[in-house]
Amino acid sequence: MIDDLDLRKLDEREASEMAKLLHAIGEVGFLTVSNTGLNADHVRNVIEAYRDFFHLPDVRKKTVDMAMTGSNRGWGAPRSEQVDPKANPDFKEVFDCGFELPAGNSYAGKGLSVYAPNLWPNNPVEFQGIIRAYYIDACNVAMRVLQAIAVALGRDKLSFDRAFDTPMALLRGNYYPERPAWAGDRDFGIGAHTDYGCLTLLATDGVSGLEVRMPDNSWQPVSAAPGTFIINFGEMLEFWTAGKVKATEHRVIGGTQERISVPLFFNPSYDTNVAPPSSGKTISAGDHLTRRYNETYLHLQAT
Ligand SMILES: O=C(O)CCC(=O)C(=O)O
Ligand SMILES: [Fe+2]
Repeated sequence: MIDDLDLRKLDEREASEMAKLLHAIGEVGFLTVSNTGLNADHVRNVIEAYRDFFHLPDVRKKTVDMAMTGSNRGWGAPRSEQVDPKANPDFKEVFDCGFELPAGNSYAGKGLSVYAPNLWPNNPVEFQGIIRAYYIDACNVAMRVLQAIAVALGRDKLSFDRAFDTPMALLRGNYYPERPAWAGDRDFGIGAHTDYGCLTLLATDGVSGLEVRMPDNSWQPVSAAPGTFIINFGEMLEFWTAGKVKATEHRVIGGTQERISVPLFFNPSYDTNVAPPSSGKTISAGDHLTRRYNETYLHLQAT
């Protein structure tokens, strides 16, 4: 079962809601959340901005094609990413944007691809403003959820906050066209994978398609209308909590209706050590994320 949580109750640390949170993070690794303060109309507006962009002709999208760059900012064409090495590259398209390093930030000028500058299309004209505003709103919601998780795990409320002062957070629009007629067993909207970072906050247009690997190995559909969010956890948070938070596999096969989803991948600052506490080990968040990007985006793969 995928638990449904109320963020306002989590903010207030209501005991029964915190118990549900602890169950969701440790058993299934997926939950849905409502009452975030981000309302349905706001999220619909964001999704429609992505839809307008994805419906542009390819020649226009190519002006911001990430394949021209050494990073993942801008448009990713169909079959430009392969999240599951056993499957074919995904048939989805994406648009990725990330954290904008303030001038004078200690990571500035180091050429780290996880902090690469964003690539914005000239059209639709409102696109950049809508997406940048949502990036900030979504990061704030993600941080509130992580604070509740810190408390649920018996850590200091702000123990994660310090690691997110220069977040490698990535906001993505996923566009799944209707599943192509040529698609076979090894073709997916997005193949089975676990996310790489800490927490993923996912908005969708309400069309179903996401499936989650349950503890009994079955695939369970999960959906959320705009205004409700799906949350799951990535590899870094699983390391960092010594497995108390599960990074759960998920996929989208794709169906007869086009679908848009908007994940915020909330990743900590580059130099964060996400190894299990007191393990004596070091796992650099920046190294892990860079390696996972290089493995999955075809234009970043070593030739
Ligand atoms: O489209 C979805 O529902 C999931 C997308 C996803 O898993 C991802 O972008 O990592
Ligand atoms: Fe994912």
